[in-house]
Amino acid sequence: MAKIDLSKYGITGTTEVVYNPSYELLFEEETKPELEGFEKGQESELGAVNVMTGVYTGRSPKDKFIVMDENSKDTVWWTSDEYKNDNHPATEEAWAAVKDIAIKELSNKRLFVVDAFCGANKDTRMAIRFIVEVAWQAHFVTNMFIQPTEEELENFEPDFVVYNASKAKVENYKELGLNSETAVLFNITSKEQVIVNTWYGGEMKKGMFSMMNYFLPLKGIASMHCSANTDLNGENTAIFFGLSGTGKTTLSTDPKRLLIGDDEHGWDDNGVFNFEGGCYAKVINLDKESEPDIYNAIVRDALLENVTLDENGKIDFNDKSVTENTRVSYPINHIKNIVRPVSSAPAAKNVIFLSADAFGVLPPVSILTENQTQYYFLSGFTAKLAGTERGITEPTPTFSACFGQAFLELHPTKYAEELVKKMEVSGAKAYLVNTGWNGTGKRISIKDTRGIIDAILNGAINKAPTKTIPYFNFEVPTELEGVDTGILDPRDTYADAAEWDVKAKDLAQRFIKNFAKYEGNEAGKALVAAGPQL
Ligand SMILES: Nc1ncnc2c1ncn2[C@@H]1O[C@H](COP(=O)(O)OP(=O)(O)O)[C@@H](O)[C@H]1O
Ligand SMILES: C=C(OP(=O)(O)O)C(=O)O
Ligand SMILES: [Mn+2]
Repeated sequence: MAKIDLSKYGITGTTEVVYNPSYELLFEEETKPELEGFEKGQESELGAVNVMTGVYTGRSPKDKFIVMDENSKDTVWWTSDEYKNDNHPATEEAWAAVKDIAIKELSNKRLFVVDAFCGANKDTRMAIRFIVEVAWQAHFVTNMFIQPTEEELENFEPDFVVYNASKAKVENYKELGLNSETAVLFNITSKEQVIVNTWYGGEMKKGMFSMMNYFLPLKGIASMHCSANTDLNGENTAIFFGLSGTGKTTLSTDPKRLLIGDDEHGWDDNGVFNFEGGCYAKVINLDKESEPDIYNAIVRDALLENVTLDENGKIDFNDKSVTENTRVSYPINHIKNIVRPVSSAPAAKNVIFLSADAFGVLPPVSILTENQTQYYFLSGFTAKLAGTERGITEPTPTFSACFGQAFLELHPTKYAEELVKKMEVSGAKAYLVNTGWNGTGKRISIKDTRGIIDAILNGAINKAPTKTIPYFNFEVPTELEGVDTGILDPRDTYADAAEWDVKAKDLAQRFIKNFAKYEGNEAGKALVAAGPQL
């Protein structure tokens, strides 16, 4: 096992480095009786340990900063008044100060160091070193990232280092130009991330996704906030884009197909590949009958977050008292049907945009033209669901470019360009699937959505009779096997179709207004006709 010298990172006085701990050791460490507060894990009836992540139970995009320096200033897609996003610039002074806080926090301690990969493709993966002081944080990254073999560990040279100082605070954040005592800070030049004052594991997971989103498109590889699966022969690949809570994890976990990954993928000339080694599923209201594969993945080595357990470890998945964003992370091999040994498959034939429409306007499925594909990808309309981001407590309509704006480090059109290039080569078709609400006031059922996905993947949708939905000019099927015919035209789900009309016009207007930011060039202007028309 490699000997880890942390003094080169400025971390001194380390009493012990627990290096790439085994699952047995992680279990022992995170359930030690002397642990207190949010460090303490509790074994649940299903064998998985549950932890509480403290004040932060979701990501904190307002605290995300990137160091603006010579190297990053002209490449990163910075937030601006014209187009606000989550790439807030930090000075090199702020970086030095926050890194110093992290280094002090991590010095003179017994630490966990986890070396792992992000990216299943050996040519483009990032070797990442996570330095943490909390055992379950080491467990989280062990679950979520790709675990190196013994041999790979021998010669492991990190490309990127993550310092997690969740117990520290940035007291002088105002003078450093930061947002709060919490900081999630990236330095693209030195290839480091520092996390201060949030315990939420998603910052490490989505943090490294953001970095892949920076480096890969610059190499001509599509980098995508999507889940992916393929058929049992590993041939008919599908990708499912969607913002948090729209169904990427739920719908890609399909017993009839092989899972590639549930959240972050690249698409290069060889096909689609996972960035991660595990899945991070929402478990609020998790039901064994409707989502058996996710339920069955919750065994020893899986890690539950913010779930309510009684003193005997009995789980109440319906309890939202801590957060709606209750989660479980598990290594991908907890799902039976996965692509092995490497999470990759040939180029996608079907591209599905998942949008959870809280207005009840979008049809449950629309067949998109090529220009509609680009228009709706850049628009990224959906609702943010409660819990994944701080401050979001109810479904909130949003336009999140490329269905993952919070993680884009380059301009959205770069991701659209790379996706379109790959889709053209493979002849892929795109569909917009509403996993949100309709005129009944209820969310479209998982059963109906699964029926729709089946019809897309087996090609039945292309043989179905269709009609066109006004304002949006969406082509929608009028009947599909396994799907309630009464929901396919959203107007039929309203007691009075005129109600849909009012809402549809309002939503169309929002699309038009949002898209104005892309109309500064010819390519953007050319897409306007593919968007809603009033
Ligand atoms: N029609 C539907 N399609 C997909 N998910 C649905 C649907 N209706 C309700 N849900 C719920 O929405 C949530 C989707 O979450 P998840 O699959 O984890 O999304 P993501 O991976 O995109 O963040 C799950 O809790 C699921 O049970
Ligand atoms: C973990 C997250 O993503 P998702 O809900 O897409 O799995 C997140 O956004 O913090
Ligand atoms: Mn997910």
